[in-house]
Amino acid sequence: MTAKVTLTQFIIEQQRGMPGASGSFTLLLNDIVTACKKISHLVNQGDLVGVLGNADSENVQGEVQKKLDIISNEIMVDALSWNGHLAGMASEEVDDLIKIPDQAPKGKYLALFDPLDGSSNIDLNLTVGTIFSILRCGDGAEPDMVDFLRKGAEQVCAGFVLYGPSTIMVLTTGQGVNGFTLDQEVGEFYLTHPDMKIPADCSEFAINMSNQRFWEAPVKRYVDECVQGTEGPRGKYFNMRWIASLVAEVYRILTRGGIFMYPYDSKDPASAGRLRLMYEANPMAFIVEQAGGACSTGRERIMDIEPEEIHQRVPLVLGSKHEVERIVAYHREQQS
Ligand SMILES: O=P(O)(O)OC[C@H]1O[C@](O)(COP(=O)(O)O)[C@@H](O)[C@@H]1O
Ligand SMILES: [Mg+2]
Ligand SMILES: [Mg+2]
Repeated sequence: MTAKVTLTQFIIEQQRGMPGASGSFTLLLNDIVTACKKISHLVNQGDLVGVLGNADSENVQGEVQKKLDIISNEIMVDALSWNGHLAGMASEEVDDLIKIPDQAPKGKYLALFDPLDGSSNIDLNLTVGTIFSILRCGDGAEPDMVDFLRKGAEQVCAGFVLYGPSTIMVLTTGQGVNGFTLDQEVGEFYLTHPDMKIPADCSEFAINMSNQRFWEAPVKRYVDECVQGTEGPRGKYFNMRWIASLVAEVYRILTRGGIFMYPYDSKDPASAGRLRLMYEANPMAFIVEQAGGACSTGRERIMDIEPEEIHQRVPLVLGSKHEVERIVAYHREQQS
């Protein structure tokens, strides 16, 4: 029987020998873990503590906020503001950059997060999650927007926590992807999914089919071919899934492969897509690529995008490498 490895032990081991490692990153991650344990408990308590349902407010994305969108955001901000590891934060639920209180010590990292992902599922008792991305920032200086608007390739860490039947954290610091399950009894995350890998090929796609009439031709072609199955040009059966929680879709793909698409569609021509580059696409791209998968807009690698706005949206195609490459090829063919 091998000893169970805790998340903290795992990170300390990974950081050992890292040049310039001061322990600040490990402690920052610990603060994120503490916040997610609190959110996990509240999600689990649900109606018992009155946290379900809509809040009567809208976020900068123009979406009606759920009570738990706001509460999760407050828990993250509170857990990350005082311990001196951050220089600043940005959240999907907050219009402007979030400053570290003047009286709090400042650190050398920036945290960007989607405090509650899959919000439309929260009242349905379906899996939701928290997504986070960590960037490095000059020591102690008050960061401004340019410090946050950095390519996904500059992330030093990305992760998400699933609040489902189990609470699971999936994490990368650029040395592969590992999954940890929360033992609710002792309140500790243990390594349960070491070195997660996405198979290059798959036969399962995920897309919101109700948007089909608004899709561009390359996406229509790809999905049509999957749906035609063994009778079509792909010559094999494809299954379909749509959970409406990005965290759950990515976890499924990390577990058994697959392709997830929230492509550009003309439903709202002014919007480049549904999902947010800084809080959703970039952290998921880092994780998926570290697990051997690929992540694109259909035309461009997500992690190469130069961000222009902190809340910008992008088309998102991620998962099994060969399927993402096929969709990118269909977009290229359409342009030629
Ligand atoms: O409502 P749709 O079109 O099915 O979209 C579902 C997508 O929207 C999201 O819920 C957006 O995230 P938020 O819940 O954080 O706003 C994703 O998790 C999910 O993939
Ligand atoms: Mg989200
Ligand atoms: Mg959200």
